[in-house]
Amino acid sequence: MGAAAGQAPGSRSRRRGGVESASTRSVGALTRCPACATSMPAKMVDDHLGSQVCESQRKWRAQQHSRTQAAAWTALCVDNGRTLHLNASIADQQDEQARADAAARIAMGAALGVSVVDEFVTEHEEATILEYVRSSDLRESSFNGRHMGCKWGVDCDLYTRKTYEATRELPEVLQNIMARFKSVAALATPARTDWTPNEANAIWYDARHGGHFLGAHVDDRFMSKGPIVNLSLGGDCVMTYEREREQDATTGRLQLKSIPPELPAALQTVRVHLRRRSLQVMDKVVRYRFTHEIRAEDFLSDARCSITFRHSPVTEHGEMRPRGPTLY
Ligand SMILES: O=C(O)CCC(=O)C(=O)O
Ligand SMILES: [Fe+2]
Repeated sequence: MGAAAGQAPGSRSRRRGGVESASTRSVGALTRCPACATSMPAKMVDDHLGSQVCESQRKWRAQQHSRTQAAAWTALCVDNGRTLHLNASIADQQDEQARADAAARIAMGAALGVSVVDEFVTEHEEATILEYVRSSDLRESSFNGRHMGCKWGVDCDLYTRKTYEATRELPEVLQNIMARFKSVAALATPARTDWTPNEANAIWYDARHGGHFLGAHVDDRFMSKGPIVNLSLGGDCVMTYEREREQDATTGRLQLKSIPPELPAALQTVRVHLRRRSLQVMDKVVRYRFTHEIRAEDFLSDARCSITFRHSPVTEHGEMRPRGPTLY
């Protein structure tokens, strides 16, 4: 017979008619296994740790946790769990319920790898960077959409798959901002200690009159390591993430790329409001399983400028970065 609903496999009820049995009372102090959290007499823990029972209990609890989390996060989405809107900052919310909702969205964003820090730069810094970009050699670009652009730092050649030392150093005005990145929680995790941005590109969108936009794309998974960081200046917009599809190895059918089990399985679209002066970190699931784009109708002002920071290790002599998708 299987375990009762909500009861871990292999666990037996220790209660008979609501009264603790004599055998339970005599086994000594109970403790929780540090690996699987099952309650047991302290003297049994050493034998139990690492056993198959411990392993299956741990898996079972992780599965239960993922299911509960996915259900809670599905409730935050619209369109039957397919679309998530991320834009709420906790401080803006009027009541307790709205604050709890905003906190849950931020937690879901973090699990997806999206986090946004509003007012990351001051109005004065925004004006200084905009002035610097305006006076730089902005050129028309049709790479990933239609807009104007320029770049600094190491030189990634996406065609030869090589990254060369910088010929045009990152300007001081951007280095001052980069010095503050370690204050951002998503960039200060142990997994990110070796993330050191050495490349930045500016994109200038003349959205209303120039018909500019950012086409759906994924930043190269081999040329740049770890997160992609975007600073928004001069105007607000909404960025759209769309889950990528891949061919199933056996059926040949196109299916949604896998995402961790605690995220809603149906999730396809994530829309993120990027306010001017905010800093967005794009990492983990959205970085490797979703494309990102800014549709022409999603610019909320005439113009917007973004600065995107990446860490792109310089390739050794003769080395080439591979092409194609990779796992994270
Ligand atoms: O404009 C933005 O915020 C994003 C730019 C971007 O995705 C890129 O440069 O790869
Ligand atoms: Fe990008």
